[in-house]
Amino acid sequence: MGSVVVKDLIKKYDDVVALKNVNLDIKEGEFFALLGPSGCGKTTTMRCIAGFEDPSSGDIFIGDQKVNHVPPNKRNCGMVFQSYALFPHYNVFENVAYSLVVRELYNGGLMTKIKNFALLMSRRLAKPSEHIEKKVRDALKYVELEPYAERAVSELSGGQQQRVALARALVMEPSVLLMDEPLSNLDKKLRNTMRSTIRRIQQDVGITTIFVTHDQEEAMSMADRVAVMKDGEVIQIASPTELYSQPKTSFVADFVGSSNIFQGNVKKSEKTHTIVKFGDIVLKSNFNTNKNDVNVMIRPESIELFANGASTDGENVIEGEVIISTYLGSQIRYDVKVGMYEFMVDKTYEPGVPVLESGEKVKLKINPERVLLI
Ligand SMILES: Nc1ncnc2c1ncn2[C@@H]1O[C@H](COP(=O)(O)OP(=O)(O)OP(=O)(O)O)[C@@H](O)[C@H]1O
Repeated sequence: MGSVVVKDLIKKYDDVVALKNVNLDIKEGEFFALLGPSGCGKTTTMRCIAGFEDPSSGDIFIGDQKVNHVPPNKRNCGMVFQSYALFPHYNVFENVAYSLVVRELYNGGLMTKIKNFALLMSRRLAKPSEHIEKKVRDALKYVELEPYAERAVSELSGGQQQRVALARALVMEPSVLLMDEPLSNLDKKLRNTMRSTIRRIQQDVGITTIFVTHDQEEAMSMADRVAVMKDGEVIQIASPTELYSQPKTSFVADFVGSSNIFQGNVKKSEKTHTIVKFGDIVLKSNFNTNKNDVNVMIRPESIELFANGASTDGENVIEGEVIISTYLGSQIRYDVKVGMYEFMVDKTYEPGVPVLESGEKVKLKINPERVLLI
């Protein structure tokens, strides 16, 4: 059983409260991301689950077992770190086989002969049992490194080294895989490839995976569910789509994708809609609220943009002026000034359609469905 439950977890380091009251309920087979800015407590949460840190209070369950007092090597967690932590003097096969050989020696009662450990290890690694040989070859096949089995790890690229680290964790058949910023040492292109590799392997193996990252794109593209953390607390747990479309706080809205967020006042509140005002701008939202002061959130791609002169009917049409346009490949980001406010607006780039220039007058139209109140 590979479910993980974290209950009322508090972790203090003297005066520093790293985790205030973290609760997680991670299902078996789920790919779960811990996302948040530097220092929010992601690694501490992970280290408590792995058993490298003792909680100040609270409980941790892996499967049905409460593991608070279970040592790390008995928790059946595989770990992959940002630094690959491979053995430089062993080749790819030997790195992946290492822990299996240690376990075999330990179970055979041979680990007591510590004096001969290095010799024993190198012999067993050079001529592993059939059972270990098969497991390692299978793990290398998973990460598509079978042809590299005999290669020195120093002769591998960063992405390949990270795949060795992944194979080394998987070969032990852990019930939970813990990954702490595993892709942050890789360049952007390789990171994207590795994201799909990890996701594919995770789905094939069906292993419960907890993935720590500060990169929202990474979390959103890989995880089934994401916990957004801030200052030692979990702010929201949701699927990537829910997190994006229904952020609970402006922190989440801002951290997960870009958003226009304005402090507004509620002018009228009905069951079906709300009228909000900020500065001279009045907008209709199809959400209701019982508050007087709200944060009005609108995603840049939810705003339609029309050149001045275009006829635009309907609700929520406001006039502004382009401050700057930025070409982003498939999209153009327009910063548009409306009174004292600036709106970010994303428009799909269409070849042949001229990009609007700074100073051009435009109209913005915002569907009330897309005006969130948080
Ligand atoms: N051993 C320690 N002693 C004292 N404070 C610590 C220790 N480990 C972590 N902290 C503090 O706990 C808080 C959470 O740290 P943690 O490493 O979990 O954050 P993080 O979200 O993983 O950050 P990053 O993305 O930078 O790795 C931080 O304020 C950090 O300074």
